[in-house]
Amino acid sequence: MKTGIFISIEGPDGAGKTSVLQELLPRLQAAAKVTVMSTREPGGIPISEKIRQIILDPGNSEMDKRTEALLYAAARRQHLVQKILPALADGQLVVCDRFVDSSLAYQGAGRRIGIEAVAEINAFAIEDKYPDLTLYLDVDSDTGLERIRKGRKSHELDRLDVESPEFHQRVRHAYLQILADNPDRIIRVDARENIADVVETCYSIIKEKYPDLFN
Ligand SMILES: Nc1ncnc2c1ncn2[C@@H]1O[C@H](COP(=O)(O)OP(=O)(O)OP(=O)(O)O)[C@@H](O)[C@H]1O
Ligand SMILES: Cc1cn([C@H]2C[C@H](O)[C@@H](COP(=O)(O)O)O2)c(=O)[nH]c1=O
Repeated sequence: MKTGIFISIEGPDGAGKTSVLQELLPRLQAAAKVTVMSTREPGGIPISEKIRQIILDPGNSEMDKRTEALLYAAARRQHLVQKILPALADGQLVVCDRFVDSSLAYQGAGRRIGIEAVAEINAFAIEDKYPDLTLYLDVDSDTGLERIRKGRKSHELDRLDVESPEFHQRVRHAYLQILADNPDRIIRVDARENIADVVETCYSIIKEKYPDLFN
């Protein structure tokens, strides 16, 4: 059976994950010998996109934090079995905007459920299918939130964007802890650089780690 490569892109809100992926994807598609596809969490497939709408709706202010954690894990489970695993079985390179580390950082630390407890419910969802490589776009939460506020109109802010600065600081610190705990899987990229440089760095890391993928 073919085995593809699974890469996740992580980081606090406003780190630039979506912008970077938009430029990185065509470069990877042009240079790689295999099919390259991108997807995102929460979402990526219709069922999980519906769950995304429920989670991020600013009107759902009464949502319990454990309900939130379970909904992210449920969306992830369906996305994994319906889209990511079949693509990997087909030998593709899958690049995912956020995956399980987001739950560890946001629900584990941001919501203060605890990283271990959130890892446990996600173990049920992902059955140990961690990414092969995670690019962690690191930016301090003030810079990230400032970018979000400049780039989006207030009615476009979701339920997580409008959390307190302290919530976003806990998220960033948790990411740094997860990075320190997983040095073989996660690589830090300085996301304060301009977008073109961040894209270049991400591209070089992937090329260096998987030279056989490229022509
Ligand atoms: N390196 C950068 N320098 C300056 N501005 C940036 C950079 N990267 C992204 N931006 C801007 O910051 C805003 C948020 O970017 P983007 O949506 O890509 O971040 P994100 O990490 O995907 O955020 P979120 O997780 O909240 O969706 C956009 O307006 C984008 O143009
Ligand atoms: C996967 C995942 C995401 N989140 C948060 C992080 C963001 O604030 C939103 C997703 O929006 P984006 O535009 O795709 O960045 O959801 C989370 O809290 N837990 C998760 O597992």
